[in-house]
Amino acid sequence: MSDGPRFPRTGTGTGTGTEELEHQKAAITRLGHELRALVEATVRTDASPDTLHRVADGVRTVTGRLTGRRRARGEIPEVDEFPAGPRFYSPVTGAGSPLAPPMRVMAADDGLIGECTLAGTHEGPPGYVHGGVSAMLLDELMGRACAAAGTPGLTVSLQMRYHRPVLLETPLRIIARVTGTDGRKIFVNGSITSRTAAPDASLVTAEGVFVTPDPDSTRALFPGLQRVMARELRG
Ligand SMILES: CCCCCCCCCCCCCC(=O)SCCNC(=O)CCNC(=O)[C@H](O)C(C)(C)COP(=O)(O)OP(=O)(O)OC[C@H]1O[C@@H](n2cnc3c(N)ncnc32)[C@H](O)[C@@H]1OP(=O)(O)O
Repeated sequence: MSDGPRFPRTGTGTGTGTEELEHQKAAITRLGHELRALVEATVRTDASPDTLHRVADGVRTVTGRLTGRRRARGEIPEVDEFPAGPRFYSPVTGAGSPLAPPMRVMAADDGLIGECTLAGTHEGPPGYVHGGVSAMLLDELMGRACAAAGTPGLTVSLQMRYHRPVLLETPLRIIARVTGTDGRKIFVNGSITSRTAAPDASLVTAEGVFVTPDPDSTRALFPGLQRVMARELRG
């Protein structure tokens, strides 16, 4: 097993009231949903230049309404359950991220399963998922599988194999499984399959090595984590 630092499997205590946090999560989720619809409409539309200019003006106005304090780099939002639980602005799973599909994550007997359907926002070759996006889905789920197993780590190596193109607008299943550890190294396998067509045939597979930073590196890399731990302890 890893000899690195241990973190809580889920976040619980917070500095903000539970009800207030739930309101915040619901609002973040709603805005994320609308933004994803906007991004998808943007990459699919053939609207006229006039319309695109008017929309750009409207979006600029809306952006100006996102006022208030801006989180500092590395600051972990109170709504997050870092590192094992939901992260609201993750580009893969974040309900609040306009970039995220977002992938839903479920526990499986021996790892994690993710489900999502990708569309124009994540297109690479016409009609198919961008290879970098497939890698991003796998990297995230494989990283989360490490954390879910109680050994959080950062990717040091991710070897991808693209067996078949991944269709857009097709429900996908992503699987990540920790296969072993060696000191601070965690070995993880992952795959992407279609949930409808030939669900047994892997379209993409990945082998990853993750490393739990030692306690000094962890403190240096993630100063925001200290505040989360303090928040947890305050309950
Ligand atoms: C605290 C954890 C945070 C958790 C975040 C959860 C987020 C979840 C979301 C997931 C988000 C998605 C995920 C993301 O996006 S993670 C973001 C992308 N990844 C990174 O930015 C990581 C960058 N790398 C580093 O910062 C350092 O390498 C770290 C700090 C990780 C280790 O530096 P450190 O100086 O401490 O370690 P070491 O150099 O002594 O090496 C230690 C061992 O590892 C072996 N090794 C090294 N490299 C490789 C390699 N390429 N193949 C095979 N093995 C390799 C090495 O030989 C040694 O083994 P041994 O000789 O002892 O046998």
